[in-house]
Amino acid sequence: MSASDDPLARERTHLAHSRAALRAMREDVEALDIKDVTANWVNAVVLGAQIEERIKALADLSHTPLFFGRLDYLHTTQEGQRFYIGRRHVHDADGDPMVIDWRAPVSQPFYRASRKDPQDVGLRRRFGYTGGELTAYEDEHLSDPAELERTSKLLQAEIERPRVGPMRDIVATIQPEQDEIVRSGLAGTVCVQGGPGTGKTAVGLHRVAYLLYAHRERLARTGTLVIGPNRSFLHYIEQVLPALGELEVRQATVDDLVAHVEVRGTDEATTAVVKGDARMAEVLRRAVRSHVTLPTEPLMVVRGSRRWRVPAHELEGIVAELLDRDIRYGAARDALPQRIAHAVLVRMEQAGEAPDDRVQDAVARNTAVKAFVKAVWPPVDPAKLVLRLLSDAGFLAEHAAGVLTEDEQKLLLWAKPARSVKSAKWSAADAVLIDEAQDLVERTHSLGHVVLDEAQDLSPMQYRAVGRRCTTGSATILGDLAQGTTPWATESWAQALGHLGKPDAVVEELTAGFRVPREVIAYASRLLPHMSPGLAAVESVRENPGSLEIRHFAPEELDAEVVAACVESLGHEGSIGLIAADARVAPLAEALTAAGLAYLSPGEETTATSRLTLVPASLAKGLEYDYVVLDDPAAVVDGEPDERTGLRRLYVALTRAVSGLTVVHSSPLPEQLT
Ligand SMILES: Nc1ncnc2c1ncn2[C@@H]1O[C@H](COP(=O)(O)OP(=O)(O)OP(=O)(O)O)[C@@H](O)[C@H]1O
Repeated sequence: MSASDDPLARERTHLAHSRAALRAMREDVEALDIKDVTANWVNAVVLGAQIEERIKALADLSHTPLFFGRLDYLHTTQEGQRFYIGRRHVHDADGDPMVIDWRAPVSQPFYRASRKDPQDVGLRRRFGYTGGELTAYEDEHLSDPAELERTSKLLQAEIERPRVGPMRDIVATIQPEQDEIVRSGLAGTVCVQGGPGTGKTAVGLHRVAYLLYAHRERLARTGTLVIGPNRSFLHYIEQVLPALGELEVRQATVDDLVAHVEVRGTDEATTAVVKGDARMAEVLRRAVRSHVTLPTEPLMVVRGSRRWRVPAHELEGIVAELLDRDIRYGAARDALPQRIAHAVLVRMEQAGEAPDDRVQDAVARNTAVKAFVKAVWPPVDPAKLVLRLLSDAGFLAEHAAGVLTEDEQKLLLWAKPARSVKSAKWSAADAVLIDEAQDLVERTHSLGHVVLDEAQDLSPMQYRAVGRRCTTGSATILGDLAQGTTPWATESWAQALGHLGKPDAVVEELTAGFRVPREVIAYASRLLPHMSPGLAAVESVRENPGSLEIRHFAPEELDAEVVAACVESLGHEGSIGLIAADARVAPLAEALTAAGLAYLSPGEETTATSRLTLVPASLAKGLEYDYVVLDDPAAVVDGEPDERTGLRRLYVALTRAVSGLTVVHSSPLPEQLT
């Protein structure tokens, strides 16, 4: 067969031409001479940096396919008929497209078209790669009634591919129900409920990439943010967006967002629950506003030889009106001098003067006016305010009356009042309170789009902190109610969305599981009725049934047998996670070291030579490993303050495996599992 008859050879030729075109695009940028167009060195530096970015973005990553699919439409449109779909747009010297960005509208049917709704697609072709080499293709003729529906082998192979290294993008295999979420509009907030491994994180990250493509300029101005539960999780996902060509998305934990003070303390669960309760917002609002005192004395402003008197009742009216208005404490404080100056100006006019704006500004800056504002509407330092609430029982009682019970107030008060903001042992929940107070004083900057992952674990006050970072933008909220492991974990998405200030968000559900094999998810799902009744179990789409083994040993044998299970798992391809109750991590670390087994911590990148990670159960959320060895489930449950949280923690640990799970225990298994 000659190259021209062999479809694979033809596709390889197109790949080679596309690579050459991409190289030419890069060379064009590299050859740009900016000397003549930049008037000064600042511009030159800025432009130079932009060019560097562009060159980086045009790099041809040899191990990632330049395109992974092809669509042949039945009809030719202005844009053409045949499209190769890839991670980025590539065009030839004439500007004609060689590869179309997966986010472009013409690419959408690659993900959505079906036999039922072919969307004018005659042929959908998927490509298989080995390294950067195009090695296979698979066709679907969606409009041909004679062709039988088959599950795609390439898709299946991609889903079953062993995991090594950080999280990967899924552009080649986004599923229709996932694509609906990925491509939903910028204006709306979407909340995704989905069991373990249903692709929530993947979908959230691809949605950001999509939105950045569809609304590039707007989001470049307003900014985007991805919020994850902890550093190791953020490390795990940090390369997905850059792989999709998006380098500008900030990633943070909620703690990072509210880092107004250094957090060195922790709270008892009961205290943290009160601090995280939405009623705290009302307590803080009252406390902030309590700084305003209604004036009882007239104000005298001297200008030149004249004195102007504003009577107390008029001043009171001005202050009361500002208090009534829905503006921030600080903004009202900034407005107050001008309001008073206006009252003075009215008097000047009544006396026959003709003062202009400059006079009004001068009056607003008058020493007497300044002194008045300072006395009536003093500046509020958010951290000092929270410090006082947590230290001063009288002050707290004054503002919490009718909002918090006396017992709740007692829980809030520090046993030893702190002396200063610096020396106080702030907890994570305190920092959130300070953030709320900060927002009462000065409006928090709102971003264009925020993705919140593992959202089920946030307290109402944390939801508020996230919500104020997207008041004028939208959000993607991702989570699984069954994986809520904080004492304040949300019971329903309606509640969470209310606290976020996005009550109208659409709640979508994902039920197809891409991570956990059937047998393993069935085992883990035994816990569901005991900890999250009403939630449906995930349906695994993996063909590989996976392996599940439960091994029981005497307590003195446990550590050695866990190590043995790790060694056995290392015999397979891919990553290995040894998950254990936090309290068991130290002894297991010792056992691994004694056995000469090197291991990583969560978030450290697994490589072909370093594939074993020792994971405390508290950090397992959101992560995945090809093979998981789970140490003593009962210890995982016992590590939590109550049984429900313990079972949920165990559920998270049981659902991290992609190919196999080995449970090694000496204590009896929790009865809900048996
Ligand atoms: N359409 C898809 N094609 C291929 N792989 C997919 C697809 N969707 C999800 N995956 C893979 O399934 C795994 C689980 O996805 P992800 O971590 O996004 O799930 P999750 O719902 O966030 O899980 P958890 O609830 O445990 O945090 C990942 O390896 C992801 O790449």
